[in-house]
Amino acid sequence: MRTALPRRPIRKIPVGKARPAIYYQFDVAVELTDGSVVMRRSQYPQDEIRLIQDQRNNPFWNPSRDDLIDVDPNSVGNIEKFKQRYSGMFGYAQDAQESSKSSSQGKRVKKKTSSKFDDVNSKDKANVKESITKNKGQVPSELDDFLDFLDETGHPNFAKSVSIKRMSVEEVQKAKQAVEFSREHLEGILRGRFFYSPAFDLYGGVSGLYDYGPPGCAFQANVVDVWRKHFVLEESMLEVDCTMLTPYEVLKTSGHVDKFSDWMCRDLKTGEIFRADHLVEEVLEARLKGDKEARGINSNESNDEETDKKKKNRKKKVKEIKAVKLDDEVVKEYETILAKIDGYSGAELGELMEKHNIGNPVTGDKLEPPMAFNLMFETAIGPSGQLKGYLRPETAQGQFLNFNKLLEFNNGKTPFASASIGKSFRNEISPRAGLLRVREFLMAEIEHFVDPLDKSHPKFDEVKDIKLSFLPRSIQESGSTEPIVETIEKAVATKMVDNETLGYFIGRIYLFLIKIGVDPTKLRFRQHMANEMAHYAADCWDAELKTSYGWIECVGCADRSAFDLTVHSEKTKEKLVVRQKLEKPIEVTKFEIDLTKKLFGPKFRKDAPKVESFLLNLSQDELKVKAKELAENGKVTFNIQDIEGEVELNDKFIKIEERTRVEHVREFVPNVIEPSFGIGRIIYAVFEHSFWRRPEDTARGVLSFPPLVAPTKVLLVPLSNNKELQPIVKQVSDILRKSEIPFKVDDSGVSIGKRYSRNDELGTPFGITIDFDSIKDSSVTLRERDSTKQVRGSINDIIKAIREITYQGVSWDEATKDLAPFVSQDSN
Ligand SMILES: Nc1ncnc2c1ncn2[C@@H]1O[C@H](COP(=O)(O)OP(=O)(O)OP(=O)(O)O)[C@@H](O)[C@H]1O
Repeated sequence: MRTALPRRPIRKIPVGKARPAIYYQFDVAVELTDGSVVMRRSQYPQDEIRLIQDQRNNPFWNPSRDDLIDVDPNSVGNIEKFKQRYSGMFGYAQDAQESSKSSSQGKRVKKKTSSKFDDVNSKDKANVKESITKNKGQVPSELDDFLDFLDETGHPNFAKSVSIKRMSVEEVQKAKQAVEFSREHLEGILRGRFFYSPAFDLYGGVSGLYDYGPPGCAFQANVVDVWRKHFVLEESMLEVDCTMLTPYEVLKTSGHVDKFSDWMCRDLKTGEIFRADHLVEEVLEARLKGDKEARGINSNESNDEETDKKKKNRKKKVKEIKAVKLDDEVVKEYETILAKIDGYSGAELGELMEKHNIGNPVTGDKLEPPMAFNLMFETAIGPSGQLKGYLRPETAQGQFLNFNKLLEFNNGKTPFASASIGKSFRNEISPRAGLLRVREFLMAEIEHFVDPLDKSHPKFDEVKDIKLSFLPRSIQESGSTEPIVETIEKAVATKMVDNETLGYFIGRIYLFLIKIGVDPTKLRFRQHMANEMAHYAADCWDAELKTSYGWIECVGCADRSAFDLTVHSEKTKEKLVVRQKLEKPIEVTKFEIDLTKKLFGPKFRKDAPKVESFLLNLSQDELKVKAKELAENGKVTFNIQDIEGEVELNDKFIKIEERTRVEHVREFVPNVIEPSFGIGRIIYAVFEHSFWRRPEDTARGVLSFPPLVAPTKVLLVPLSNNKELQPIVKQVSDILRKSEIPFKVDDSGVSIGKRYSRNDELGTPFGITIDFDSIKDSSVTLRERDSTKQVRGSINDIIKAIREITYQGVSWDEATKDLAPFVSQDSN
């Protein structure tokens, strides 16, 4: 049998000289063919070896046993498995055929296996890997599979065992930056490990719809849990869960039926549809990139994007980047347009397309001018089909409609906030960029109801010193995207951010995002441009996260003023107001209108309620004008929607007077500050911000999720399948279960290193290794994912450390300071 130990060069020991000392360094668990495990000490850096032949099944060791005579060295199938997988590598095909022939005949394979395989096996695999990396830029996946194969079959995997070293916090930070980010690699892991996958893919899939698998679900549940604690519990918010099916009337009133649209343009020849702002953005970006190429400037694109061009082009509308130099003024103009791209109306986008000759990027044909496409999914509620409805595009409306009940629940006091977590639906024109623009997504929204005359926040001091990157409207309007770094206190004091409550929520959003793993250097707050913001909004800031797709809005934080409550109140004739008892009664002078209602019925018949409602909702300014008109002419006229012709009323029908009254109660429609979170977008950004590859093993990825949100917190790995270890596995599992720490046992039998690296890709922050010493003294080893540091301690101490780090935010160093560093085994 071949052993996998590296051959040491043969050295002649001069006569009379002592043999060199042998330094045993490693404890090795050697699993024999009958499943028993013996511990050996070795110079070889591998913590376990699985033998496929030993004295138990090898005729050379047992010449008297007839039954072993015909033992095939391939008896456990590994050589065959190897040949099937790697027959093309290292010119191995011929041997593979021969071996499969002979093994199928049940004969011992006498022929030595391929010499090329031997060559590789006898070299240090790390060198092989390194030289391939150097020469080709990337480790071919077969080689990596090959190394894994050696690992699986008990052969030492040099590359991993030799080169992965334990790191300090600083070294981890450095290592995370060392290898270029690869979106393709990350997305391969996310789909391969079933974080998420396109929905209905058996039927070819539907773009913009995704299913989350087990780790994705657990991650999302953890993010939502943190969100609830960070916002709902911290601020005593009132959570509601409202229905997703929404009647037409509600969304007509809120403005969504008329205005919730994006601009699309159609190519009449090919039938293709483009989202106008995305098209302008892509075309101008491509032209700027082409300009940089023509000027010989590195376009600052990641290598990954360069190498991934083919794949990217498939998604992008602009298939080809032409190296064409642009005039300097044109470059400036394009940059200004891009900085303002979110603020253009449909007509303006149409003008830009005309002016800059932007058409179908493939054919060059002109497109139809942009037209509004409503993003809501329409449906009919009930069998008659007469009650038109929509799937809600946001959760906010349900919260507004329950305002009176929530206010009562809060004993009539403001400020207070409601919150809601649930699915929203938008029929996006061009869903793209994975989870970033989808058609069904989880939203978490807060509606904070505040007095319009007092938008201070009692907890503002808690966030005022946080420094953030702000990209205010003025900077964008000047065509720049360079943010300013400022404390929240200063941003509010200078009125860059409209008020304290808005500033407070911006700070809380920041703290939440950092807590769940967003990289603070890839986070900025961008203010909406004037025409990007709804007409009623006082101010609006988006938390944008930088991803390989660019800066993406992940949280919107808007001051929606009193708009929503006002329009729903007007429509339903139900007051949605706060009544505040005044400490001192005040005198209020205002115009009041009196209607002689009994005259309205006979005169206006079915239109009478419409006229009455119109008159009762006149503003103070309108009443002032009409009071004057009535006093001068003895009559007034109005134009009322849906009523033909002018409505004329004399002073028998209507009285308008300015009166002064003493009021004991102040009545006001509260303003609303609304932080609105797209959970899927945030999750995807955290995936990107957490992903890195170890410099010594770039074929595998690590997802460095904060333990708090990691899908599974602990991987439990018994050193081998030996039965003696099972009771300890059960004991540790029971304690973890009782402590409500999500864990997974991996007793799959592959090497510990492989089990750990599989779980690095799932973002599992801790590993507990159970070995033969655990049987003796109930101690186990704890491994930290990023640094691969290990400590040893009693089961209870180790679990206590895990609990403290995961749920109480204690650092690794602090939580493990009383545990013994563990150095004698390699975790890989
Ligand atoms: N199609 C979508 N897919 C995933 N998340 C979305 C989508 N649309 C909106 N969101 C999320 O919901 C949050 C609040 O929605 P909002 O209406 O403010 O977005 P929006 O301004 O329409 O977004 P965009 O301009 O990117 O379409 C966004 O910050 C984002 O995180």
